[in-house]
Amino acid sequence: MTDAIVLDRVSKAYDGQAVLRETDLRIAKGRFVALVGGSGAGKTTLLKLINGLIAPTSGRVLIDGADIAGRPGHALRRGIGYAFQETGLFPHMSIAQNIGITPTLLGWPGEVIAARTDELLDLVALPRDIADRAPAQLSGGQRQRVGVARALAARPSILLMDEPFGALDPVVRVALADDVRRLHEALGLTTVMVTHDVGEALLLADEVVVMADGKVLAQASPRSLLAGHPDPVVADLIAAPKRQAQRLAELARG
Ligand SMILES: Nc1ncnc2c1ncn2[C@@H]1O[C@H](COP(=O)(O)OP(=O)(O)OP(=O)(O)O)[C@@H](O)[C@H]1O
Repeated sequence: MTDAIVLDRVSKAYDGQAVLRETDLRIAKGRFVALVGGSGAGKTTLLKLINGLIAPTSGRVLIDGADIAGRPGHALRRGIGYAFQETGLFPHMSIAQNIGITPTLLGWPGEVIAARTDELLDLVALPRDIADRAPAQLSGGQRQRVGVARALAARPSILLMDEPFGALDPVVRVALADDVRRLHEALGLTTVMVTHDVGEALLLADEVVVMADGKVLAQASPRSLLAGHPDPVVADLIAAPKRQAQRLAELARG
């Protein structure tokens, strides 16, 4: 089967400064992939290369087997939803307008957009009556749900999420993470999620991609990463949540 996303020796430099170095990555259709790594590792850059917001300095990005170079950005992004860090909701637009922004740009009729907005609010477990509110009138967790609804509005097959649960309290965070995983299954998505929380990545994803200094150091299942990894940076990253899980298990046993 064709991979949903392929990076073929992709490099990216800003002003001659390398941010991604000859990166290879393959993500199979239907996978839920978590992307982890320290600050500045190149995670957000990698997401933006996948949906064509930025172009590689060298190398190729393939979506469903086709090189995206030269493809119009808006056509590409129709099939790739993107939920931003800090949600990126427009503060002066209502929740409904925020969710309907891509369908509006695509020229969908008003009544179709309204029906889709209701459907999306149901999907992300938000009450329909918040549609007329402004983003500032919602809680942080609700705003993140709106960000996910907006990313899914035009029925993409790929969902990219950049720290979608950042700055949320742990209870809200776990509930939202579970809902996103459920949506991933129900909609048959290929999902790539950037997170700083390695424990969350291990619990949620089918595969974890570990990045450092513009390189992919590891791409493996949570189980195999927990069993150990030869790269010391990867092993260190996994060690902390693993130790915490062991302590919690000991505590629970009493
Ligand atoms: N538009 C830009 N111009 C110049 N440098 C940039 C630009 N965007 C990103 N960078 C640099 O590229 C490097 C990687 O940034 P990127 O945002 O991809 O990292 P990240 O892994 O997502 O980090 P974080 O976890 O802090 O969000 C950083 O050193 C950053 O300063």
